[in-house]
This record gives sequence, C-alpha cells and structure tokens, in this order.
Amino acid sequence: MKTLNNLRQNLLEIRLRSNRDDAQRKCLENKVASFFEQLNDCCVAIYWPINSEFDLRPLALNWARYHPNRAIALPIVQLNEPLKFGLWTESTAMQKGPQGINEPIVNSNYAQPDIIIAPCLGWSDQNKQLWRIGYGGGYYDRTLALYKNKQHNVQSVGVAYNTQKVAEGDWRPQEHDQALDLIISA
Ligand SMILES: Nc1nc2c(c(=O)[nH]1)N(C=O)[C@@H](CNc1ccc(C(=O)N[C@@H](CCC(=O)O)C(=O)O)cc1)CN2
Ligand SMILES: Nc1ncnc2c1ncn2[C@@H]1O[C@H](COP(=O)(O)OP(=O)(O)OP(=O)(O)O)[C@@H](O)[C@H]1O
Repeated sequence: MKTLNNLRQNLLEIRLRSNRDDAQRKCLENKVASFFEQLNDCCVAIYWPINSEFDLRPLALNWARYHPNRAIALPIVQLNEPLKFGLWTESTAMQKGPQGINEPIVNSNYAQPDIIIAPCLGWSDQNKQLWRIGYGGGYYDRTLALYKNKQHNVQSVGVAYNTQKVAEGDWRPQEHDQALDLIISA
C-alpha cells in the first residue's frame, strides 16, 4: 500500500492532467450539467475551485439564474471545525479563508444547504458505498457527521474524473470517513 501522502500527490497530478484535457473536462461538464438539470429548487453548496478542481460555478449560476428559490452556497472554513456555508451570487462580497480559498462574507448569516457537492482528490467504490479522498483536513467528513447527528437531511455528492478512482488495494475507508450519496464522474 502506498502511503496516504504519496497517494494524494499522485491523485493531484492525475486530476491536473484530466482537468487540462478538454475532452475529459467536457465529459464531466456534461454529467454535472445533467445533474443540475434534474435538480429541484433548493440550496446547493458548491466550492470555490483550487488546485485543478473541476469548476462548477458557471453550471451552478446557470441553474440558479431566474429562479428565486434556488440558492448557491460556498464553504466557510473555521480551522478544524465542521464547515459552515454562506450564500453566494456573482455580487457577493468575498474574502480569503484560512487556506486562501475565497469565501462569502456573511456576518454569521449561515446557509443550510440541502445538497453538498464536494471536490475529490480521489474516490473509491467499496462495500457497496462511495467514498471520497480529500486533502486530509477532514472538513467534509466532520460536516456530514454533524448533519447526520442533528438529523439534518443533506445529500452528499462528489465530483471527480474516472481517472481519480482508487482501487481497494490502494486505499481503505477509515472509521471517520463518511460515505457519499452520489459521485458525478466521467
Ligand atoms: N475548493 C475547495 N474548497 C474547500 C475544500 C476543498 O477541498 N476544495 N475543503 C475541503 O476540505 C475545505 C477547505 N480545506 C482545505 C484543506 C486543505 C487544503 C490544502 O490544499 N492544503 C495544503 C495546501 C495546498 C496548496 O496550497 O497547494 C496544505 O495545507 O498543505 C485546502 C483546503 C473547504 N473548502
Ligand atoms: N467527525 C469528525 N470529528 C472530528 N474529527 C474528524 C471527523 N472526521 C474526520 N476528522 C479528522 O480529520 C482528519 C482527516 O480526515 P481525512 O483524511 O478523511 O480527510 P479528507 O476527507 O481527505 O479531507 P477534506 O474533507 O478536508 O478534503 C482525520 O484524521 C480526523 O482526525
């Protein structure tokens, strides 16, 4: 088994290559577009892309446009805490969070998303469940665990390239890992 750090480094390079490939990116874009097309009015948390993560912003904005009951939220990071979320439109004032990622300035008016879409470094299909590998901060795991605890219903969705799929021999979910409901992949 590779060390988790090595695996993460490899996955970062793999994602970078896939996200630079117009054909692969277009394929994933079509999948994400279909996901948004079937989505009812709700609040969906996306992410502000970094490190060659697939950019959902144009598709999400397009989904929300002219629909007052559709809302987009972005994560707000407090170190080692579950994520909070803030509503986002193209005119929302932004600031950089602890990892330098843009987040909305919300003055504690947090949003509660119905759907959380998370970027994946890798993903795996094991024990009939879908698992996500992230940067190792545990932010999405903590967030999904908290929602489950409070019985806040949320649908968890990963976005990833097929190339980012990891075999059972290379990675196993740990106790704290939260399975995702869906992975949009291409
Ligand atoms: N776009 C995006 N937003 C997100 C996440 C994410 O994975 N992607 N998060 C998911 O949890 C949360 C932030 N957590 C993060 C944790 C670590 C690193 C990270 O890359 N850390 C490296 C520095 C990498 C670099 O700057 O190149 C490090 O600390 O060494 C980024 C985000 C919430 N927002
Ligand atoms: N529910 C939780 N409560 C407290 N700590 C947690 C919880 N879930 C995960 N963690 C912490 O987060 C650490 C990193 O988890 P993991 O490697 O699965 O992160 P990740 O899913 O890759 O990261 P991220 O979601 O930030 O991209 C774990 O070692 C654990 O200490």
